[in-house]
Amino acid sequence: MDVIVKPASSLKGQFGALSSKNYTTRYLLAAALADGTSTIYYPAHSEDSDAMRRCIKDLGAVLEEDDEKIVITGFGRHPRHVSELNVGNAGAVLRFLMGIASFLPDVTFVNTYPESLGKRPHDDLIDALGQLGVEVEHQQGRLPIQIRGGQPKGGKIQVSGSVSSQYLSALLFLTPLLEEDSEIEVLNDLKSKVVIGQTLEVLEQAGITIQASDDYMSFKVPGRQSYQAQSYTVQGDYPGSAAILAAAAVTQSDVTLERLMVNSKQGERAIVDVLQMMGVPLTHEHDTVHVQGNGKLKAVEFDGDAATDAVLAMVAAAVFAEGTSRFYNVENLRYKECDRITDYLAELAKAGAKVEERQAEIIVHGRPEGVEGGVEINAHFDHRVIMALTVVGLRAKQPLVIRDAHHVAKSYPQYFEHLTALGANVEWVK
Ligand SMILES: O=C(O)C1=C[C@@H](OP(=O)(O)O)[C@@H](O)[C@H](O)C1
Ligand SMILES: C=C(OP(=O)(O)O)C(=O)O
Repeated sequence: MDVIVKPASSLKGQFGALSSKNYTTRYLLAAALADGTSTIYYPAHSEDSDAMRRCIKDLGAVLEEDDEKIVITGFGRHPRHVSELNVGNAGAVLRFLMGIASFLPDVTFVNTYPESLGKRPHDDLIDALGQLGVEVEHQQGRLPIQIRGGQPKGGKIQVSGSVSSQYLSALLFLTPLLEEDSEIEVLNDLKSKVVIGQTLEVLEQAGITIQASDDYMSFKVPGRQSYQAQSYTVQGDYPGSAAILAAAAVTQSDVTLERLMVNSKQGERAIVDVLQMMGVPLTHEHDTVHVQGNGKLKAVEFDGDAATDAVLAMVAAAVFAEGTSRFYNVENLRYKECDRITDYLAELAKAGAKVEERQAEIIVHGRPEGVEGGVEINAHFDHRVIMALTVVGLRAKQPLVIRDAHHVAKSYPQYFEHLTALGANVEWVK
């Protein structure tokens, strides 16, 4: 399905942010790894969170869900011996479950998105699992991946963090359940470091003890621990909301988003600070962000690694800023649903934006006068490209057609509905 995004004169309205994808996938997994019955209030509903629901069910968790909550009886350290798991296009779900698959004798993660997740590398996690004696067959580090686990014992593990933090998160979920204590050392750099804070927060809530160094480069994990059954409440999602806030920033607007925790551990909460640095009139109080956009923005320089999943939305806002913006330290955007530097900038340029790429940087020469639009955008299977190009379309002179925009459902199925409720003119076409 394609979407036509027409220029918007103004956006106005108020609603609650969608529920966090990253917390939902983590709470679902922590609940599945507990022996008793956990309750998760306000879980996210999206393709990625549904992928985690589906897989933990396949692995033996029992799920009961109503409008408000999901009640999960876990399988503890004894997942059912399945032969196949399908994570859809969800990178985090795949990596976290590759860790848990260490308990299974023989399971294959299938390749259902060869053009997206099928291209993403998992070598560093495969290598770390190998150190635990887990056998992994793979296609040059990519899906399909077959894991022959058994009884990994724990011990010393080294993992590179230079491509993704998800490999480390996978080990942090797995190692507390092993027979022996583990010591995890992160090699090279650790990208998306702030996300590890979310993993540790959830593990602590689940009653797991982990000793982490201040820089998150080394961890001591006692073995033989159990996940406690708990009651969890999912907070609002900053990465998805970043696109709504960027849309409000580039238009005349009066937009209020609730459920965005002021003291959240989500790095993408930096969207609020970055828009403020760009001169966008907004307030953030009592977990509510209120934007009164006037369409005027100034350029910004920002270390994008602090807010990985909001960078594309920030870049979309910078397209209309006065001056040249620079988003640096973002190389790992190349290993996402698409290459979020080369592929994303190609689509922005098509729409009329003036952008340049470096290996680890995005440079935007702002065009406060607006961009031409009037072209077809390739979504590259990437929900965040779709959301960001929509922001650009709202201030283009001619409509943008975003092909295969249904992939927005990976994280934010109601995105276009929410924008329409704010007064945007978007139309689905087959
Ligand atoms: O752990 C997680 O839930 C995620 C970690 C980040 O990935 P990287 O660590 O690969 O940057 C983020 O981009 C992704 O959307 C979700
Ligand atoms: C990159 C993302 O997710 P994942 O890595 O889990 O596929 C994302 O949500 O932007």
